[in-house]
Amino acid sequence: MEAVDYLAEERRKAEFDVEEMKIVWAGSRHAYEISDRVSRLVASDPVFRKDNRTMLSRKDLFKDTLRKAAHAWKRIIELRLSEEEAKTLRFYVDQPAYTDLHWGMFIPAIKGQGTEEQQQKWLPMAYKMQIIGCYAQTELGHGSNVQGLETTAKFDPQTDEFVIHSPTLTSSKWWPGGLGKVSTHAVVYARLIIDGQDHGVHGFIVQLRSLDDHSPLPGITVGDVGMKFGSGAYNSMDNGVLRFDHVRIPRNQMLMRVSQVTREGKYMQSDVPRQLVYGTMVYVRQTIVSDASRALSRAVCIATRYSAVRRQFGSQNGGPETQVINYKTQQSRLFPLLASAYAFKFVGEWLKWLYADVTQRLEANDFSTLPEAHACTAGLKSVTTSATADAIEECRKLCGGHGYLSSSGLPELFAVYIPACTYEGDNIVLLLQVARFLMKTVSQLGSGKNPVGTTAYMGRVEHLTQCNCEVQRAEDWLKPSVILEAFEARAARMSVACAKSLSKFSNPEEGFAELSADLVEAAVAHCQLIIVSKFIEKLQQDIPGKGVKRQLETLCNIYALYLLHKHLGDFISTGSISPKQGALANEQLRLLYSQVRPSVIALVDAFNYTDHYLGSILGCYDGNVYQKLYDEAWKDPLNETVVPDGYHEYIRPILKQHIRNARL
Ligand SMILES: CCCCCCCCCCCCCCCCC/C=C/C(=O)SCCNC(=O)CCNC(=O)[C@H](O)C(C)(C)COP(=O)(O)OP(=O)(O)OC[C@H]1O[C@@H](n2cnc3c(N)ncnc32)[C@H](O)[C@@H]1OP(=O)(O)O
Ligand SMILES: Cc1cc2nc3c(=O)[nH]c(=O)nc-3n(C[C@H](O)[C@H](O)[C@H](O)COP(=O)(O)OP(=O)(O)OC[C@H]3O[C@@H](n4cnc5c(N)ncnc54)[C@H](O)[C@@H]3O)c2cc1C
Repeated sequence: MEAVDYLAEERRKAEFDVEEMKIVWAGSRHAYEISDRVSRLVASDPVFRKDNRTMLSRKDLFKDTLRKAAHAWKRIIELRLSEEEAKTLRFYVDQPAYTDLHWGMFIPAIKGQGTEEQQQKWLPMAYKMQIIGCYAQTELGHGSNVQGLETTAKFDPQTDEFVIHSPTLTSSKWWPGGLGKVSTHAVVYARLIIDGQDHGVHGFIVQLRSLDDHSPLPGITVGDVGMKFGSGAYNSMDNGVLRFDHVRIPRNQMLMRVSQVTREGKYMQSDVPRQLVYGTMVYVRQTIVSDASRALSRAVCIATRYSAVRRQFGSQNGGPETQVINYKTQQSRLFPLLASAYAFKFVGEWLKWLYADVTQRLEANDFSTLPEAHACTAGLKSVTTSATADAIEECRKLCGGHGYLSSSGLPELFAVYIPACTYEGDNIVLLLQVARFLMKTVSQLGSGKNPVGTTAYMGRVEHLTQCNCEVQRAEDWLKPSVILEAFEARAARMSVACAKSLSKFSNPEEGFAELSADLVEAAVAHCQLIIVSKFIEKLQQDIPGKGVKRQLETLCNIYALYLLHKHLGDFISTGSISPKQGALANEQLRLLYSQVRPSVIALVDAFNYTDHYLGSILGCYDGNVYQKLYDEAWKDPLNETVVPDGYHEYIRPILKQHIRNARL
């Protein structure tokens, strides 16, 4: 059999309706149709070509990005694309650009923190891209600690203006995407100072560059922070540095939904909580969870297809060797990642719902669910991005030597993805926020205030800290109620143990710092419980299509039992399960790998990714890996000449010297 036939053969083995699974993956038939149409549109447009991206110099890459962003905008207008279609187009163009920050942070910041009047003034210009904005919060000296930002905004009552200033080197804005070379405006986070009194960090709309010739306005020093990790990758983005030298802006450019400064210089706070100043980050963290499932599914699609094509060892009587996907070690590394991609997809959908719900409530001045929305977005952003970054690297290793080639698509995917563990909040810092939320929840148990939402299980803490797992045989681990209880018991016991340890400290903040490593683990356990429970909830829905629900049940079980196996120490040390039950879970996991094996190629086909989007020879749909790798090698600039440039200067003299020495 030729390499090109391997995947066709695999596709014949699928035990479910792939077309129906594509709809489940996309979220709805409508979303599927948009995704399918827009992905083809992008793939067939030569401007969106990206196969040469890692070879471009920084300047050429940046210009290519500007060209793509301008072309994308032109197509959005020409084709009158809806917001959903435009976002899908951005996703398939697959090149980070200043537009991400304009649409993804600048506009949401004005929508979330601006008054009606401010929104009416700024949003129409921003929607038409007559101005381009970024989100300038982080500074050279402070990122995680937002309250530690140093940029100042002093109110000048004489002129009714704020004076924006960078008082120190460390107060230079540093990192904002789109700032370096493109943005005309920014939402700048600065300390509000009125009459010498510091009112903390607030957002201000500041114009940075002239709308006529793009030069920086007086008092503004702005540029790019320089090359980042990897070739291609996030270097398409102009992450910037910015300093202010007493730049004046009108008073009405402070975002005033949360608090206001009057003409007389009086500081006033609305009823809305001050944490709404952080609202844009909550919004973006939510989108990052869905992005994790995209990046992960892309890496998994590449590694799965290649693992079915690649053969090593095991030839019998001159027959074909074994497909590496049939090695149990390959399966135990790869199939949990496939299951995780589906798990992150569904928890991302749920988080989108949660975010829409909290937004609606906020509009009606109901702030009750904000702490949970913050904890869920922070925690799930952290857990899904960390897992995805690790998984992309694992997929590279699953592809052996060829995974290290740029043409596998995996090195660039890794390089572009890993900052997600840092931006929008360092993952550990965010897990500590979840831990604070959990400790607060535990401390309120018994006060008559029942925990709700994702912490509702804490309401059964007495049962969960005492219950015994009922598993006696491996197949008992297939019961959703058994899985859920084990995850709830682990999470509840870890949180309660932390709370008990914390209570021994006279100074709670000192205790929190001392126990922070344990607290992070408790937060991870809580977030993993959310992901598992949302997968189980998804399966309670009516899911049409032959065999579709069954495959998803298998994936859900794989995801849960893989986590259980990986964190066996937590489950056993908390007494949530016994060592014997842990061994039975592993036995069941092995059976599940065999069960899903015939369908794995179809399960990655269900992502419906074009070869253009995958950007990987190893992951191409037809599986013609070897011919394509061979052809691609010859396209490398090094192969433009047979004898390399530099031969006469640097190789020949060494060879000659060798010959001379040999003669001596
Ligand atoms: C061509 C067309 C294209 C069209 C389409 C294009 C679409 C594109 C979409 C793309 C999407 C975007 C791409 C994303 C690219 C990424 C770019 C990256 C951007 C950034 O990184 S921006 C900077 C992010 N920075 C951070 O995340 C900083 C992290 N730090 C913090 O968040 C906080 O400082 C903190 C939470 C760690 C601590 O804050 P603080 O000290 O003030 O808080 P306390 O610990 O004291 O807590 C006080 C109470 O406040 C609560 N809290 C904290 N944060 C929040 C929050 N966000 N919401 C609600 N509540 C919050 C705490 O829980 C405390 O509560 P308590 O009850 O008092 O305990
Ligand atoms: C590619 C990229 C794009 C970005 N885009 C933007 C943007 O558009 N706009 C913007 O404003 N910012 C942006 N940022 C900045 C980003 O949000 C910050 O880098 C991020 O929030 C982390 O903050 P930091 O760099 O200060 O890390 P630090 O907080 O300095 O982290 C360093 C280490 O200290 C640890 N640490 C810090 N605090 C604690 C603590 N309390 N307890 C325990 N450990 C701790 C962290 O876990 C980490 O290991 C971007 C960053 C990157 C990499």
